[in-house]
Amino acid sequence: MIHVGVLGATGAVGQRFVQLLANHPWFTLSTLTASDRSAGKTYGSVVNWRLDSPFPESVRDIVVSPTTVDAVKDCDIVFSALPADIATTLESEIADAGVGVFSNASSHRMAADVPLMIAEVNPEHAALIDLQKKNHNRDGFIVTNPNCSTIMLATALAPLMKFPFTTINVATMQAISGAGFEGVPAFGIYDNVIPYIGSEEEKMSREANKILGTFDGTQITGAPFTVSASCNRVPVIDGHTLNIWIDVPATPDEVIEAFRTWQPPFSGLPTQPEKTILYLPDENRPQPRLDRNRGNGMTVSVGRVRDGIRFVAMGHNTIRGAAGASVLNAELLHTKKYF
Ligand SMILES: NC(=O)C1=CN([C@@H]2O[C@H](COP(=O)(O)OP(=O)(O)OC[C@H]3O[C@@H](n4cnc5c(N)ncnc54)[C@H](OP(=O)(O)O)[C@@H]3O)[C@@H](O)[C@H]2O)C=CC1
Ligand SMILES: N[C@@H](CC(=O)OP(=O)(O)O)C(=O)O
Repeated sequence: MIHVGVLGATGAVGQRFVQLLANHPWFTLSTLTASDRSAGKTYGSVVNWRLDSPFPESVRDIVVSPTTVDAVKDCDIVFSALPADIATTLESEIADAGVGVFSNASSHRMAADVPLMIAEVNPEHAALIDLQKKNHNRDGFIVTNPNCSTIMLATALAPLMKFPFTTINVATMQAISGAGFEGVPAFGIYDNVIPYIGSEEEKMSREANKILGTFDGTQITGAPFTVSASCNRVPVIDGHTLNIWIDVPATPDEVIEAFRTWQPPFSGLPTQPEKTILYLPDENRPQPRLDRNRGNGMTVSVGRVRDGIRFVAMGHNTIRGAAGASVLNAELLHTKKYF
């Protein structure tokens, strides 16, 4: 039995983790942590369940632990949905204590010995764990998820890496759940678009370079392209939509064919969708409300491929862009015997 914990289990990403792990075939959800406001009380009594799926009864009576190393030392792995300022020190201490950490926080993403992984796109980066263990003299490890918009971008670019290109322009329309439950007040977003998301544009650029970079077994050389991003918050609950412009020497039909034929290097993991990338031919798709739950929220839908090349990519930000991607990373690393 593999015992897993969720750090920050009451938040937008934490609740997604609980939803995905409550009946997981391999992992047993045994520890839930949150802030001191919630610790010591049952999960059912403190969580304000906001997902559109029934509350999983199996977790109702779990007593929420404080977010400390001690609380998770008996877990085999933990999934972190902590604010980055808390995650920085704590995730390192947990890894030092011998526990594997699968983190959604941005704190360690760009560290040279930390995998920044999208399971289907750059699974080979997992080998950085061996280097990390040696560098830090630790038995545990940290594996990170990219930023939620970056996951959609890098996944959609994976099939196009066979074409030479140097510049990507992208404009995002990001859901309000991306800012966490308390992140965007209704008065700020209703009937509105907010053309700024702090640090998001910088993250999209540097993280995409790392994910799609070349890995020689010990270090990653960033991919040779620049990303110019423009990020916007829109009144959508879940699902980040990206308009992407990429100057590739290919026709729209060749790009569509690349999307249609691209295959991840493995299949059959519990959280893996049948299709990581789904090309939608209708001229008005993908749309967040209609397409975000494809592949149980794990599929990145692409469409509107036009001359330029211009296209649209969209995925569920708290599943494909956060908790689901992290659980899939853990499933893959379990098959590779990292824990
Ligand atoms: N939302 C998204 O789409 C994505 C989010 N992320 C990242 O995931 C992480 C979580 O984000 P999100 O779920 O949106 O955030 P939320 O604000 O919704 O949730 C934060 C969680 O952390 C807990 N927490 C807050 N302060 C502390 C503290 N001082 N000590 C311990 N626990 C604390 C909260 O517990 P309590 O309820 O008790 O306050 C809650 O469980 C962030 O690092 C974010 O950047 C990454 C990709 C996508
Ligand atoms: N900033 C993203 C979500 C997020 O938390 O990203 P990061 O983990 O990179 O801070 C959004 O608002 O949609």
